[in-house]
Order: sequence, then C-alpha cells, then structure tokens
Amino acid sequence: MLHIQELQAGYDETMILRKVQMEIPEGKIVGLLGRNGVGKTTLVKVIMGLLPIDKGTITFGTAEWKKERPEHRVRAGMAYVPQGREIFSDLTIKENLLLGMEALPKSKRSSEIPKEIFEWFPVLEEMIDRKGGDLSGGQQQQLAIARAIISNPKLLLLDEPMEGIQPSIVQLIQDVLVKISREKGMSILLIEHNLDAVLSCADEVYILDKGHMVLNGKCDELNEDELHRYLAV
Ligand SMILES: Nc1ncnc2c1ncn2[C@@H]1O[C@H](COP(=O)(O)OP(=O)(O)OP(=O)(O)O)[C@@H](O)[C@H]1O
Repeated sequence: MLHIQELQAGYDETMILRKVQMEIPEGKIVGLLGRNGVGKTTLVKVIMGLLPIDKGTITFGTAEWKKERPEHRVRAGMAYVPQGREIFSDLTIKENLLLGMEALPKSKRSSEIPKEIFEWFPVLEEMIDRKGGDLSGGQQQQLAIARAIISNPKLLLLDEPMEGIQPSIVQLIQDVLVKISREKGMSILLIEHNLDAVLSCADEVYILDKGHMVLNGKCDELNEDELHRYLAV
C-alpha cells in the first residue's frame, strides 16, 4: 500500500530523516516507535505532503508521490490525525463528522453519518449535538479518528492517538483499529510512545532512531530486550 525507499527529508538545512525504508502492507497495522525528537512526526508529514522530499521515493498504491498537495493525497485515500487531534472546537460532533466526508467525491457524500461510526464510537452518537470543545480528551480523540475514517481511506496515519488518554479509551481505540484494518482492509500507521499499546494491536513494528530505521519486524518475532534498548531514555 505504502512503500518508502531511501527517503531523506527535513527542515531547510537540517536533514532529519536519512535513508528511511518502510513498507505498510494493505490491511495491516504498522507501529512506528522511537524516542522524542527522532523524526516520527516529520516522517508522517512528508508522507502527507506537508513537508517536501529531499531524496528517495514514496509510493502509494501505484502512484509515486512527488509534489502532490496534501488535499490531493487525501482525495487519493490517505487520512491523517495529527498529534493534538485538531478537531473543530466550535462545531458539533455531527458537523465535525460531516466535514470528514468532504474528502469523499461529491457523488458519494451524504448528510447521514454512516451507522458503523456510531457502532465503533457509541459516545459520539450519544453526544452528537455537543460542541467538540466541550468533550473530554478521550472523546475528542474518538471524534478525530472517526472524522478521519468516515471517508473510508486506504491508509490512516495516526500520530500518538493514545497520548494522555485513559486506559479504557486506549483499549477501545485499539479494538476499533484492529476491526477497521481487518474488516475494511484499511492500512494504518500508528505512531506511539507506548510500546505495550503498539504490541497489543500492531502486526509489525518499526523503530526510528536519529532519523534512521534501526529495527523492523513482526510483533510476535521481535526481541523485547532490543526494543527496550532503542526506546530507553
Ligand atoms: N518546524 C521545524 N523546523 C525545524 N526543526 C524541526 C521542526 N519541527 C521539528 N523539528 C525538529 O525535527 C526533529 C524531529 O522532530 P519530530 O517532531 O519529527 O520528532 P518526533 O519523533 O515526532 O518527536 P516526539 O515523539 O517528541 O513527537 C527534532 O529535532 C525537532 O526539533
């Protein structure tokens, strides 16, 4: 689904990512771990087209991304939930969700929210007319993820969706991610600090360290001591 080869990117003169290789297969959850400041958010911004590629390639399906704008990538089937959620505080849950449907072609848009959204996140139906800004952090995170998946993207990019969220909601989010990857064949890139959260829902893990991918493997085949070594502060 997404194939990254020899990627180099960063900010002006500062190169952050160096020769990054990564593969996100169709219908799989891939965890991206690494200490603070190693370049995880930078990588996801390059994938979304928010930062330019300096060297290397990013291929999404059969398309090689070069200078395509983020909105083009969204229409092609990518969705991004940035760190900090960025929902619209002054809009209701319903209005936020309807905005998520703007990523769909006009012919597929509807004024009805698909029922499965409320099956996955029941609290959003209960609070449908509440403003985003009045929700708890965990409810806002559910809204941000629901808004991203409402357009049925092929690839969902999540930057630290479990950060600051209570354990019961972390569990709910993990369960929904597993369901949508299995039932819809959606590919998911999950950036996280929480190793246990990643190991309990991802199929595969990558570890980034100082801009290099230093470890990659299927969750059940990884050596936990090695994982901890790269993640220890
Ligand atoms: N706009 C920017 N301009 C210049 N440097 C930046 C910018 N944003 C981030 N950086 C630097 O790029 C490096 C990688 O940052 P990035 O946010 O990608 O790391 P991260 O792995 O996502 O960290 P965290 O886990 O803390 O979110 C850091 O050294 C950071 O200071």
